[in-house]
Amino acid sequence: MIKVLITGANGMLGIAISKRLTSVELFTFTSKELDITCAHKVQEKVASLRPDYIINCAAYTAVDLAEEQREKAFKINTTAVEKLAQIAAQYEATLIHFSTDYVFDGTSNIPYQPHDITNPINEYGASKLAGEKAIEMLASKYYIFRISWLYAPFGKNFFTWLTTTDQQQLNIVTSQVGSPTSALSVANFIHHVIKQDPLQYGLYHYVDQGKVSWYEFALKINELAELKKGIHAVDHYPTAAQRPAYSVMDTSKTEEVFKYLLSPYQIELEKVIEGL
Ligand SMILES: NC(=O)C1=CN([C@@H]2O[C@H](COP(=O)(O)OP(=O)(O)OC[C@H]3O[C@@H](n4cnc5c(N)ncnc54)[C@H](OP(=O)(O)O)[C@@H]3O)[C@@H](O)[C@H]2O)C=CC1
Ligand SMILES: Cc1cn([C@H]2C[C@H](O)[C@@H](COP(=O)(O)OP(=O)(O)O[C@H]3O[C@@H](C)C(=O)[C@@H](O)[C@H]3O)O2)c(=O)[nH]c1=O
Repeated sequence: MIKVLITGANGMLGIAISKRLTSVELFTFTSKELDITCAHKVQEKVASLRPDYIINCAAYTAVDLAEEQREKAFKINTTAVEKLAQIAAQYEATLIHFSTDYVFDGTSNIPYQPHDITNPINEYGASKLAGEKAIEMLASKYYIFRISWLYAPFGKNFFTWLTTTDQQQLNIVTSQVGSPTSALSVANFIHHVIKQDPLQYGLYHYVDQGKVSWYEFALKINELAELKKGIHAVDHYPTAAQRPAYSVMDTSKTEEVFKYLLSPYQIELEKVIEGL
């Protein structure tokens, strides 16, 4: 049976993937059980369990806080990932890692390709980009999937915030456009990757299909979840970190290589709401 080790198993994506993977021997570790910044602990686990795949769901994801906690963000998203890549290579495990649309500066107006020039405009994006580069340099068998605007019915994300806040009137930005992506959709895809691994290692984009502003996404959630909130469009919402104005990513390489049809974001959102 295929052996899979998951780090950051208590995060939004960690939970979704751990639940979805079936017919594999699964070893899941929360941040408390395995801190990825402790390289010797990671090495010990990998040496004893000898996983075929290491799925790294551990990350520093607080975009605004990263502006003041730069060092911490880089320690988790870059330095620890660098070690993980070395350990994966040493024990011949395939490393599956996730990156972000925030590696782009958002000045494009057509979907970004995986090979397009990156230029992060916040510290979180910079730390994730440096993590990508470390993997590309050090790992031999790896998949990096850039995903975006991740949400799930659990965890801290835009969807759970909107569906649980007591505020009835919300001002939401129109000035950022991207592709909201369900963590459950990513988990289904990762299951597919592991079951039918094409062995074509590299950098890919995985997002649910479609492009919306946060405002349009909020309207859609409001409608489908029947929240009956007042959602108001604003040009600007003050935040510590700058965010790309446009971060839609092209997924055709992923669909081709993995022979996988990606679905529209509205369909994935409906599934999440039905499951509530
Ligand atoms: N959320 C999003 O919108 C997007 C996320 N991504 C990427 O997807 C991946 C998963 O993100 P997501 O699930 O949303 O993130 P979460 O913040 O929900 O989960 C991250 C997990 O990592 C854990 N963690 C943090 N530091 C360490 C550490 N040193 N050792 C081990 N575990 C640690 C956290 O534990 P604890 O809570 O205890 O700190 C948490 O459980 C990340 O690589 C992220 O960059 C990409 C695009 C969009
Ligand atoms: C709370 C709030 C936020 N906003 C804006 C702020 C921001 O521009 C936008 C989204 O805010 P959030 O903080 O939810 O999302 P953010 O943390 O920017 O989400 C990002 O997380 C990281 C981890 C990623 O990798 C990205 O792909 C992306 O998903 O919504 C409003 O317009 N109105 C509001 O009331």
